[in-house]
Amino acid sequence: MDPAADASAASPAAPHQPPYTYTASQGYEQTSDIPAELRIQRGAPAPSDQAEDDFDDIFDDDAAFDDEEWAADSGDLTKSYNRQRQLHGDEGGATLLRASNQQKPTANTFASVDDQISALSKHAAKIRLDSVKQDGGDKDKDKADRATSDQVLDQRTRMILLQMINRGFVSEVHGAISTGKEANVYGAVLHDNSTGETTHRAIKVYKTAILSFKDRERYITGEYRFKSGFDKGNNRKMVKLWAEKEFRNLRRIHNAGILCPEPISLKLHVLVMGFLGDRKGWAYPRLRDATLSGDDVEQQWQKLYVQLLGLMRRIYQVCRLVHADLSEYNILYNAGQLYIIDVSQSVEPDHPRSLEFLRMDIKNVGDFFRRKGVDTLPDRTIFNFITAPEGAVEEPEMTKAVETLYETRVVGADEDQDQVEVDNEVFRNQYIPQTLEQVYDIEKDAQKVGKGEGNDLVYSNLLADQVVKPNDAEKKEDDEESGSNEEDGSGDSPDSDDSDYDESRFEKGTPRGRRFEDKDEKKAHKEAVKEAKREKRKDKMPKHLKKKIVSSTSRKKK
Ligand SMILES: Nc1ncnc2c1ncn2[C@@H]1O[C@H](COP(=O)(O)OP(=O)(O)OP(=O)(O)O)[C@@H](O)[C@H]1O
Ligand SMILES: [Mg+2]
Repeated sequence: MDPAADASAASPAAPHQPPYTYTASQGYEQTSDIPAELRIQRGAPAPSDQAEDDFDDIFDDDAAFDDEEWAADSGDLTKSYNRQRQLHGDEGGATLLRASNQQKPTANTFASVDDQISALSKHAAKIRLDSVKQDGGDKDKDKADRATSDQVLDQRTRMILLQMINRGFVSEVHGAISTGKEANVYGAVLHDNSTGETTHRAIKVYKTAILSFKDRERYITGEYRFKSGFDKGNNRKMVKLWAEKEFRNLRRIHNAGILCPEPISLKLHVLVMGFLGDRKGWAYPRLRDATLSGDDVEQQWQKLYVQLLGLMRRIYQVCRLVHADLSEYNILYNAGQLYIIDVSQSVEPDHPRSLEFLRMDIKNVGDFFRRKGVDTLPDRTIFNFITAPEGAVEEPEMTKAVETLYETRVVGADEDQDQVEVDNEVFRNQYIPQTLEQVYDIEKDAQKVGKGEGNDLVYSNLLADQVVKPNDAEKKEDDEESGSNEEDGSGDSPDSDDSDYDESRFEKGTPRGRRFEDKDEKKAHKEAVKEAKREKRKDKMPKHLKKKIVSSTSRKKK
């Protein structure tokens, strides 16, 4: 017998003997005391979906996030989501596990779960939440205290963590990096015994007992990836949905080569991901807390701003996502690079409120960088830069495109600055139709576009975008996690022209930029370019309209 057997009674972290003995055709007999934290009431009524000690779905592989099924959001999501629903059963009170476990004899089900729990208990000592990184002087002591007291794990979460250890995604789980309203993020390490190497990982644990997820309904309502709906009354399911959403969004963003945590594994409300931090396990600071040093701090902030605009464009164009909670709190910073995190609420462009969320992201980003003294571009200009289907989606071309926006923009005197503010305000309050159905007077708008006034429409890019891009995106996703998106996007339309969407927007004021010292000459040049484009658009429009109609009908059929 294990000499530590005595200790096991005192500490759940000590190794346990399996508490059951298996007897043929009778199932398992309890042979010793089950540690309290592992106890399941045997013979009790089938556990309710919200019960704390209901572990079955944890061990039910069908209920696990099926990696292949959801891989890179490839193929037909609706089909795969429906398949998941069939697997899980989708009526309100029914539990996932009961739907998928129906043929299994009850005794065996319990026995097997008990058995697995016992097997996992050998890892219990590897969850060491007390090993929270204590402050090295500059960290907030109060925060560390709070982290420790806030990070008590419920039994289900503990069980999932043990399973993550058992499956080799992590070797040890450490203290909280962050404790929040909706989720805690824990540090973890993976030891590679063969190489002796240690890799840091992060585990985000969504809180299942919170109500705030219900407020987040607006992010899923209307998203076609979740069009089968969700059960608001069931916190556990809701939270699982959020974790899945974050996992899939992370995968898209990671596959697009954007710096973000690598999604590694997901089980119910627990997500294992790559760690963004140094080799000692210190997480990178949030952009909000980043301290830049050197003589050119201002320039560095400016560069970060431009970098972020490019990221937003790439996320929109390549990942087909709007972050929807982008701010200095959800971006980490290290060595001149920005890392995008916290993407559970990100939505696809065809979400009914995606452009509203994008506008909010643009405002938050602008507000932050203005506070850092950055000379920001008007919200509307950024919105168009992000949503314009033509133009590069790679660096360094995107940075060049932003530089062009600076060169050709209209600023100068202080009153113009006020004008920018007014325009920002107008833009922020402007109605943005999200679907063609919402464009109630499409004929009038089409005439406008035909007359070359298309850029007056806030959604001008959206229209072109919905016409051209969705097919593109689908193609890419069909190509499967290739991990790269080499197309630079400029090949999309035969007559694409990087400056197509920036020039004609700068009607007022004096352009800055060395290239255009002579104002009159510049003005004449712009007029000529505009005129030429107007002509071009006259021919282009009917084709666009045709495509629009075709694409809107094909989308409806889906
Ligand atoms: N992969 C990671 N590597 C390092 N640190 C991370 C990682 N993911 C998250 N963090 C840290 O945890 C914090 C919270 O993460 P995140 O923003 O994803 O959670 P959240 O949804 O905002 O949680 P809440 O809203 O409850 O605060 C981040 O600000 C960051 O400091
Ligand atoms: Mg966050």
